[in-house]
Amino acid sequence: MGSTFDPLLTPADDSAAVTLTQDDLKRIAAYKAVEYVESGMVVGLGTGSTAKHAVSRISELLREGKLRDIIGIPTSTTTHVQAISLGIPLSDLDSHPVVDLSIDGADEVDPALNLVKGRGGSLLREKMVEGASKKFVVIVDESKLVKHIGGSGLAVPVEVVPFCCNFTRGKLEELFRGAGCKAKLRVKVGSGGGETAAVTDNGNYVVDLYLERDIGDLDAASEAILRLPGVVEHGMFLGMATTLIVAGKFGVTVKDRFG
Ligand SMILES: O=C[C@H](O)[C@H](O)[C@H](O)COP(=O)(O)O
Repeated sequence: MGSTFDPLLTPADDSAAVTLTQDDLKRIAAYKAVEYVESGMVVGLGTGSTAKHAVSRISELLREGKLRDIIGIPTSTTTHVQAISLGIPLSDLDSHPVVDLSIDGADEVDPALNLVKGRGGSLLREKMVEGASKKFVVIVDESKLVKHIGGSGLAVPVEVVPFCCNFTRGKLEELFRGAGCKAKLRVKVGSGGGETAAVTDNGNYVVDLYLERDIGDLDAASEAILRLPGVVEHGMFLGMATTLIVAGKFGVTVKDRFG
């Protein structure tokens, strides 16, 4: 693991170094990740407040002529809209089934580079695009590092079909009863204050698993979730990340899974 601050990536005013915001850290990690992008690559474009900095940076380098012939594969409609507005040429997995490199944020990262993703509801498309990638660079600020999955008090999201979603929610809660699981259907609050189920880009719902204790064997947990009829995908990204870039108050750390 190396740890450095790149002066090009930090705010112009040096005195601001001690007052970096969380968004500054996200941007620093994202810019570092874009250094891995080369002209001619098919690039998976992640979703969220960290990944959006990477998308902006790629468009900046394209405009400046420092990158050429990039094809972006967006992982959500939000990222699709951002990339289109910035003029990044886009395609999809049907036309480009092999992605050279994907860059995306995460909600949690454990020491083995296993991730939780999907707090923004984009887990399914992200898993498809990042699973098709030769390299998957994860970018986070240091607040995302956890000792074990579920360890930050945030949920592990599961995308489910709307049909009898409460039945599926109950089955998921039962599955992890030993870990003190509470499974909740994700809702959004409308302008009038009423709650409706949050709908993903794929027309599905999300059940969030709040865990009191470690769920143990992650591969076994993954298989058990995916065996439940009604489940589409879950937000544990196990063994997928090839590189982790963490920006913190004391610098940028790069960790390669195989390095
Ligand atoms: O569904 C959302 C995605 O998995 C995001 O990549 C993840 O939630 C991290 O988002 P952020 O960078 O905004 O914390």
